[in-house]
Amino acid sequence: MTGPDRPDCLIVVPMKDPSASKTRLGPGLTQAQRQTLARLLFRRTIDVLRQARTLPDAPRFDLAIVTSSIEIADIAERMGATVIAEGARDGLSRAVETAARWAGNRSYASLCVIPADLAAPDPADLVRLLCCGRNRTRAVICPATDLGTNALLVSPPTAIPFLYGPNSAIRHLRAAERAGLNPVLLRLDSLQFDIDTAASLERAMRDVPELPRMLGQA
Ligand SMILES: Nc1nc2c(ncn2[C@@H]2O[C@H](COP(=O)(O)OP(=O)(O)OP(=O)(O)O)[C@@H](O)[C@H]2O)c(=O)[nH]1
Ligand SMILES: O=C(O)[C@H](O)COP(=O)(O)O
Repeated sequence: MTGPDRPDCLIVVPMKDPSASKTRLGPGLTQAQRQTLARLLFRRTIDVLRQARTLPDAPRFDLAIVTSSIEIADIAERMGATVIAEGARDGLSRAVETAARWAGNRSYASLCVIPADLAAPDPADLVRLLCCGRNRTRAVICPATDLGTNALLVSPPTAIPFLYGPNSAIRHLRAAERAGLNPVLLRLDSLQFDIDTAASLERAMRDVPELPRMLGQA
């Protein structure tokens, strides 16, 4: 993680404790199923990021998880990711700010934030995102279908405030424009769909074969 040959980019995955995750999926899933889903999506996100590392043209990157969860920290370390301890549990934007400061203090040139609830992220799309950040822009925002922010690449890591919430893709775009980063809004198919509502879960259950099986609903 340190030294002259260290990668320029840090990819960070923010992750809550499974017991507090996917609360909007309430009625459709039991608490146990919500926790299983959160763990499954988290583990698969790390797997897909590790697969992305092996693709031709993939820029080198380090991988970290920002969390306050002991369980998630343990899983992350077992899967070879660095853990960034989140401060108080005061939301996604504050957690990503903690990760951005951590990256800036270690002289990473860029930070790429990937949420742990994408339905079926494609490693090739992640490489497309990282390569897009090599061009003339210093901020790339991948919007969700509901205009949330499903991936965000920014250089330097602390160049903008993090403004997660409704329509956050537009808010991040405006913040990057104000910071003079020449931002790009990049729609990538596999980064458009996160699982946050019952409707998105229903779509994912149709489109992602292993989900029903893993949730014991096959
Ligand atoms: N470290 C950290 N990660 C967070 C926090 N809030 C959300 N996340 C993560 O950010 C990603 C997207 O968040 P959400 O879409 O709100 O996911 P969620 O919080 O599980 O879903 P809800 O409980 O329905 O809001 C997921 O990987 C979450 O685990 C937080 O306060 N701290
Ligand atoms: O995209 C965002 O700003 C955060 O992920 C919250 O949005 P979501 O709950 O729609 O994922």
